[in-house]
Parts: sequence; C-alpha cells; structure tokens
Amino acid sequence: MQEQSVISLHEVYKTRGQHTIGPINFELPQGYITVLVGENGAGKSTLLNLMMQTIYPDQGWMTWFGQSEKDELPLHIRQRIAYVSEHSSIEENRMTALDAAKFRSHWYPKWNQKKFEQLLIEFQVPSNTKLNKVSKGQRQKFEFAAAIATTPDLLLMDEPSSGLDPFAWKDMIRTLHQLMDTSELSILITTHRMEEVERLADYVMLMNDGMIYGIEEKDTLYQKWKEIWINAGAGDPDVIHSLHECDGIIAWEVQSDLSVRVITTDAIQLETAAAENGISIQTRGLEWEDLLYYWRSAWQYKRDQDAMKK
Ligand SMILES: Nc1ncnc2c1ncn2[C@@H]1O[C@H](COP(=O)(O)OP(=O)(O)OP(=O)(O)O)[C@@H](O)[C@H]1O
Repeated sequence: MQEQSVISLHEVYKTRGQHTIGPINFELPQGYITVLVGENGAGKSTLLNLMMQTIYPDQGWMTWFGQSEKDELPLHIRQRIAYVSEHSSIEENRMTALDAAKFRSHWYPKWNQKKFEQLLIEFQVPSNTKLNKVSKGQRQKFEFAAAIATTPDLLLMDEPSSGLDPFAWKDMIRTLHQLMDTSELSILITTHRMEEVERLADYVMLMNDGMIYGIEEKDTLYQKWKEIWINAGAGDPDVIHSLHECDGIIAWEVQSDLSVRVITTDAIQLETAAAENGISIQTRGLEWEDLLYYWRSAWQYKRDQDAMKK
C-alpha cells in the first residue's frame, strides 16, 4: 500500500505553561531530510514530542504512516520511529552502551547490532563504560548510533549536534548521507547550525511563535531568494522605481548613494524585468541567516496585513 505521508498534523494545538503552539498543519516529505529551524522557544521540541506522542495535542489530529492515532502510539508504529532527544534517558545512566543496546534491541525487531557496534567504534564511544560516566558528546554519539541501529523509517532528532566536536559532527553528517543513499528513511532534524541546513536539508521548515511559517525545498529557496543591487546610475530613476512592482519583493532599501538593495523571493522575475528595461543589476546569494530572517519578516508582515483587513 502506498503511504500517504510519513507524518502529518492537522490544526494541531498544544499549550505548555504560558505558551501555545498552533495551529500546526504540515506533512513531512517522505524519503527526505527536513531541517526544522526557528527561534529559541518557538516550539520545535514540543512539535517533536507531539510526533512521538510523549505529549498529546489539545486539539487537532495527526497521522503516522497514513494512520490516525488518538491515544498512545501502538508499538508497531513506535518501532518504525527513532528519536534522538535533547535529553538522554535517566534510566540508562547506570548501563553501559552495550547493556543499553541489549535493552533497546528487545523493543526493535529490526535492531542492527553489527551497525550499532560499528558506529560505536567509528565514533570512539566506550562500549563498556557506564553512560553517566561518558562525556556529553560521547553520550550524544551513543544516542545517535542507537537510533540508527533500530533501522527506522522515520528518524526524529532534536539538536543532535549539540555537544559534538567538529570531527564527530562530520561523521554524523557522513553517516546520515550514507543512510539516505541506501534506505527510504525520512528525517526531521532541529538545529540552530546553519551548516546543517546547508549540508543536510532537502527541505527547510521554519517555525516561530508556535507556528510553522513554511516548508520549502532548500534548493528552490536558495535559487529564488536573492539579494539584488541596482546602482544609482543604472537607468532612469522612474524606470528603476517601477521594478518595485515585481512580484516577490520583500525589501526595497534605498541607500544614501541612491543605489537600491532589494531582497526578492522571485529573483528571475526581477532579473527579467531589469533586462527588458535595460537596467543592469547585480545578483547575490543570501546567507542562510539572512534568508531565514527575511522569511520570518515577510511572513509576519503578511500576517499583520491580513489581520488589518479583517
Ligand atoms: N514541560 C514544559 N512545561 C511548560 N512549558 C514548557 C515545557 N516545555 C516547553 N515549554 C514551553 O514551550 C515553549 C516552546 O518550547 P520548546 O522547547 O518546544 O521550544 P524550542 O523551539 O525547542 O526551543 P529551543 O530552540 O530553545 O530548544 C517555550 O516557551 C517553553 O517555555
């Protein structure tokens, strides 16, 4: 049977303390890496917890591999999902990596002990030291190896690179690429590291204020969102000003020397209009930090405009 989506959320709301997330609507693309980015406190970990049903939505509904489940996730679904949380389990503190693996392997019919041990060696994680005696980074690497060893269909990772040294980080990236090349795995990963967006993402999902601002293909974002400079003497000022009417312009900043810095979500349209009007321009790629900043501003601007119309 063709599965509808790996995981989908429909009008989901969840209040935790003073903070509400929602409405959340999205479908996680199957067979791809989606990188979830957003401000501190945006609700990213809450979203992952909802996906694991360690917390339940107050409203709305969700599906896992095309199935809707209201209560605790059935074991056969849980067994298809691996979760690398921000916090390691206290219950395993007094176990060694090998003991913890033995314990976990009972829950996962597709547990791959050979892969697990191979990753421990590769990541230089001591296999016979109690987990509360290994370093933070080593513990994180154990969690990563154990998640991979379950042979999941869906891998959820909450800031997996926090605490990893640059060498381990590279190993993690390489391991994930190898997995994507050899399996049908889908991954959702939260991060604050822009290199991870660059190196890993097929899709980028932006979350802020408890809402998903969008989910976009990374390459499309990168190709369409550009910084464009128009020099003051590039043409008739009225003609230059008329370019402001092009679709997709989210920032139009006139500089003190009258050159214009434009941020657009549709670079081709502006480039075409400029060429047709004989205006020479310079196009530059945006840094990820800038792109996300403008994505957030554009979304919030549209939300405020929509609210004013009501
Ligand atoms: N167990 C909890 N009880 C009460 N409030 C909580 C709980 N967990 C999270 N929150 C609140 O929910 C909001 C979202 O938190 P969450 O951890 O999901 O954000 P995040 O996007 O993962 O942040 P960060 O990038 O800092 O890790 C925050 O305002 C936080 O204070």
